[in-house]
Amino acid sequence: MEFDTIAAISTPSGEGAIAIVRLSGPEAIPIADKLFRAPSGKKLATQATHTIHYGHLADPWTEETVEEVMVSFMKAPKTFTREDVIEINCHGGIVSVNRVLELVLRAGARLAEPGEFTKRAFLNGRIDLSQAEAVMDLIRAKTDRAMDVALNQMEGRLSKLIGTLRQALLESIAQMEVNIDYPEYDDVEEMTRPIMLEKAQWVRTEIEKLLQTSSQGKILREGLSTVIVGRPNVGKSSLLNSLVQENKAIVTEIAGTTRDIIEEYVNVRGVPLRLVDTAGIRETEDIVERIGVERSRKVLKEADLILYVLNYAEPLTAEDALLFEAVKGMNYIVVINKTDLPQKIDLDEVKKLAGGKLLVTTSLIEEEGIDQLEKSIADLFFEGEIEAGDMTYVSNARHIALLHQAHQTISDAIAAAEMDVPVDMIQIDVTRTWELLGEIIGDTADDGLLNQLFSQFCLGK
Ligand SMILES: Nc1nc2c(c(=O)[nH]1)N(C=O)[C@@H](CNc1ccc(C(=O)N[C@@H](CCC(=O)O)C(=O)O)cc1)CN2
Ligand SMILES: Nc1nc2c(ncn2[C@@H]2O[C@H](COP(=O)(O)OP(=O)(O)OP(=O)(O)O)[C@@H](O)[C@H]2O)c(=O)[nH]1
Ligand SMILES: [Mg+2]
Repeated sequence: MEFDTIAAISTPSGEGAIAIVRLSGPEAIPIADKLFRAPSGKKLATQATHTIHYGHLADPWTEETVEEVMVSFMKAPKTFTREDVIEINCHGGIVSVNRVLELVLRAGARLAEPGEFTKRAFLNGRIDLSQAEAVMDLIRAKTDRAMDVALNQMEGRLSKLIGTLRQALLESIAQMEVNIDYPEYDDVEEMTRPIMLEKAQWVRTEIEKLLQTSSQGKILREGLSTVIVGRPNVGKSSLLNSLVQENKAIVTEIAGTTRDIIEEYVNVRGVPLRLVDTAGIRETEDIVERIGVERSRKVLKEADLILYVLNYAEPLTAEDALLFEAVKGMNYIVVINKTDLPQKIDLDEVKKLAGGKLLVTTSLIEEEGIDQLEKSIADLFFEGEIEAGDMTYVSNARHIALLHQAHQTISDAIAAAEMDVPVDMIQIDVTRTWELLGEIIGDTADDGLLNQLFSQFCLGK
């Protein structure tokens, strides 16, 4: 496929040591040669591929020097996009990098759309769609584990597995094809069903195995959304600070200190948490605090896990009972804090209200009980140790939805095969399964989907 030549700034905006303007496409090298002046006078086009060259950029219309640069020169097809690629490394100032971009656009390049370089890598067949999606996950990864999952997917582990499943489906479609073409041979008919059934059942089992990794995969990718709630002054912000091991949230002895949502990413024994501290929930006349309390109630509903903090040194209140109602049916751990102070709370009452949920006692001031809490969180979601890094997880909501659909269609095919339904009817379901799995790797994806996916990328990626 032949495209036009695109350009974009590929480094973050702001001041930095070096910034990169990247070009890709058939005109990348001629455009660079229009602007680039090497001390030797040599043109880039005459250089060996995958080399980097020192020189200056000049405005070709005035011959005025614009920047001092290093230019990487990479000829197709061994490049990120499989097209000719030029990377101009300039000084990392906002003005300098924008001048360089402006110059290459005036010399004939088009400003790239978000994700367009990666899209070309996909359209030119270097990577498939799930690998391209992993590139974005990698950039967005906030924890080591999320990055491992993305890297694994970027290297094509999921793609390979999907490819194997589709191959098995193709073989079974071919077998049915023979059957449809030669209906007069009864022995073919006899062979087809068992062979087809065996392959379809294997595919279904593999899809099930993948789906079993999806809840963990999603957590690893996005972080477990963990919301700390409780009455004012019980120690919610202190708990966030202990878990992230930094004083991120303001802690004072004044009830109603936290007014807004505070979010931090933290790794708890391999479980990535998106930890959210909230305003203490109570009825209040203070307008700002009231908005905070409303926000607390809202994020509470979207949590994967709730850390419900109680004060060991105060009796339970009506507000506590209301909160127990609010978290009913959700995943929560009760944290009873301030055990260094004399007990006023009725622990039996708490146990009754918590109905079998985990109870952990802490004294955040004395740094006690945090280990136990971390262990409880890890146990709750990963039953102890989290799997080794080389496991294939499905973590992307789009992939998970497609796998669910594929599971349905392959189950339909199996049920039909077991019920003596004509072979060409079964074939429809098997073919549909093959298509659905193909959408994961972008083999059967339409333009609308591609545009939507790549537009979520960063500019210059
Ligand atoms: N300067 C720079 N750094 C970068 C990138 C880049 O585009 N430019 N990358 C951008 O994300 C990442 C590196 N990813 C890359 C992935 C594939 C190829 C590539 O050329 N692949 C070819 C040839 C491989 C080979 O030489 O064997 C291929 O797979 O065909 C290049 C970069 C991170 N660092
Ligand atoms: N004695 C004792 N005091 C604690 C403990 N944990 C927190 N505190 C104190 O309790 C007070 C309130 O702590 P915060 O973490 O601000 O409480 P909060 O729940 O975030 O309060 P709001 O933001 O107002 O809802 C502070 O003075 C903390 O130092 C503890 O384990 N023992
Ligand atoms: Mg607070």
